[in-house]
Amino acid sequence: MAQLVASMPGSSTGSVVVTDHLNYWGGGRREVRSGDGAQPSEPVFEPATGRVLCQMVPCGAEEVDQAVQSAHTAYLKWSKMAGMERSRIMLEAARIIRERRDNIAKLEVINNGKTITEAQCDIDTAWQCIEYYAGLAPTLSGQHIQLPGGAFAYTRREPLGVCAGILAWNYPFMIAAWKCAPALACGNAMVFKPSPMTPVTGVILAEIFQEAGVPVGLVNVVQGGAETGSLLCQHPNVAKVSFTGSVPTGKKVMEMSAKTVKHVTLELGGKSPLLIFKDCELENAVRGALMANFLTQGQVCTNGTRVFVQREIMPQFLEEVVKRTKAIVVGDPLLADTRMGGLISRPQLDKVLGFVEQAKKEGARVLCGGVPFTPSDPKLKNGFFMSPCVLDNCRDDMTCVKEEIFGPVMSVLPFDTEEEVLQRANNTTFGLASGVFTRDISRAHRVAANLEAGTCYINTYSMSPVEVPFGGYKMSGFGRENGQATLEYYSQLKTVMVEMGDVDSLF
Ligand SMILES: NC(=O)c1ccc[n+]([C@@H]2O[C@H](COP(=O)([O-])OP(=O)(O)OC[C@H]3O[C@@H](n4cnc5c(N)ncnc54)[C@H](O)[C@@H]3O)[C@@H](O)[C@H]2O)c1
Ligand SMILES: C[N+](C)(C)CCCC=O
Repeated sequence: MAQLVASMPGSSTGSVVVTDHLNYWGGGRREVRSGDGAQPSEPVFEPATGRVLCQMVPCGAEEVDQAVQSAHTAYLKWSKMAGMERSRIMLEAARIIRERRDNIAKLEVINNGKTITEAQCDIDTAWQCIEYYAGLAPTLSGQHIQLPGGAFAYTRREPLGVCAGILAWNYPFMIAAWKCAPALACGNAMVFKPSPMTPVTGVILAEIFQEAGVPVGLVNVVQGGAETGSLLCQHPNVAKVSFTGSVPTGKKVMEMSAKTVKHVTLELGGKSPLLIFKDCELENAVRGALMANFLTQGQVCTNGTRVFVQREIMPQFLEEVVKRTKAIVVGDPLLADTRMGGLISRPQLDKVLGFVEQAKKEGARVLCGGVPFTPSDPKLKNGFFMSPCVLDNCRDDMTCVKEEIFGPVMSVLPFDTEEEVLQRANNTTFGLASGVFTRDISRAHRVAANLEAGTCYINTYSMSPVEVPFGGYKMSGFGRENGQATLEYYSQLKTVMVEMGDVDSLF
């Protein structure tokens, strides 16, 4: 894989084949046994061309166990190191990622379908996250509590042990870094499982940590789908599962993890509201709405796909948003000018197009897009492309407004008053993100306080700096990624009680 990353510069869409093993534990890539009783390998597609990029070979119980054992052995060394020592190694990992950023980004594009511009931002976010937690590693500390008679107690912030990460396919490298960085900073080891659709770049992260100097086997990658994920959730030596994915799978992860009382973080789906008031700066609101809907082909958990627009400005808003949506360049994601690549898979594309059809049946009007798109370049003719879609005439009870579509489909809804729109915006079981555009500073903060979501964007949308906690309310999950808050989710407090005098015994 290191060789593949090094040989990336000249590669173009349709030209890369990945033949390296993608499972990784004990400090090296591993060949997974196939045949009797083993799960079959699965083809992995390049979304821009629809061709097979590689085979994903899933891990079974034996391999998951080896990865967990490897992580545990390394954990015994890593957890004893001083925060400063861990920090130094993590900073080196961040440096290596920065150095190889463009080639890792290219591989991400080829496997995921997002544009190179976005993938480069993702890889930057990954090294920034590792750098940020490297900075926090030496700051982990406890408390000293004075007690009567000279007795005292102190607390130690200790790691959990082996943590498992189960990942979605929309930000493969970045989300792996979001889980590894705080876990490692706190002294834990990691075994993570990428999505079976995006197995390619996660292993590079594990290799880089190894190269940077972590104890052999500290970061491990097991490939696979539901079965491999279940094995991680049920493994007795896994202390925590950090899961990113859909609500239904998140519930299963929580249930399985409960059997051995594991710590759980759930980063789940959303159907986030974006509230655009008539006193907004319209140009920025339109930009915000586009950012809230069309990054990564609309396959973003935080997307503000319910766009509530105050009735008085609806005509101007729609005119501008449709004009700009039509201008989005869909095509070869490795080209710098492309702004939208292919969706992750043919079934995902069909599902998203199905949502558009359903919306039409329920009375929505398609203002633009919502149909399969074939770029002029012949090598892209089998890619999973569609034109970005804006739906008007939407009502709160429509499927497109209630369900997470996870594709480039914006539903626009009119509203009249602040009170009304807040009630409608909160009328969902999700609570991942939200946004408000207004020039009224009091309204902005009042609305932010009243929206039931883990994040509220004021006069912006979509960015997620690593210093800032990220996570959901309601059925969008619990626990946090990024920010100082996440240290709490990858560590536990030990209380040490010290008596300086005689033991006061009742017996
Ligand atoms: N909140 C966030 O940070 C965030 C980020 C990205 C994506 N998401 C959400 O993820 C979803 C899209 O991703 P997806 O399609 O990969 O989700 P998914 O739930 O289908 O799969 C997520 C991961 O879980 C694994 N998995 C599936 N069944 C499992 C089981 N029974 N036990 C253990 N693991 C299992 C999958 O192999 C994959 O690695 C969307 O709902 C999106 O909103 C959330
Ligand atoms: C960086 N974003 C755009 C907030 C995406 C976070 C990961 C969710 O899918």
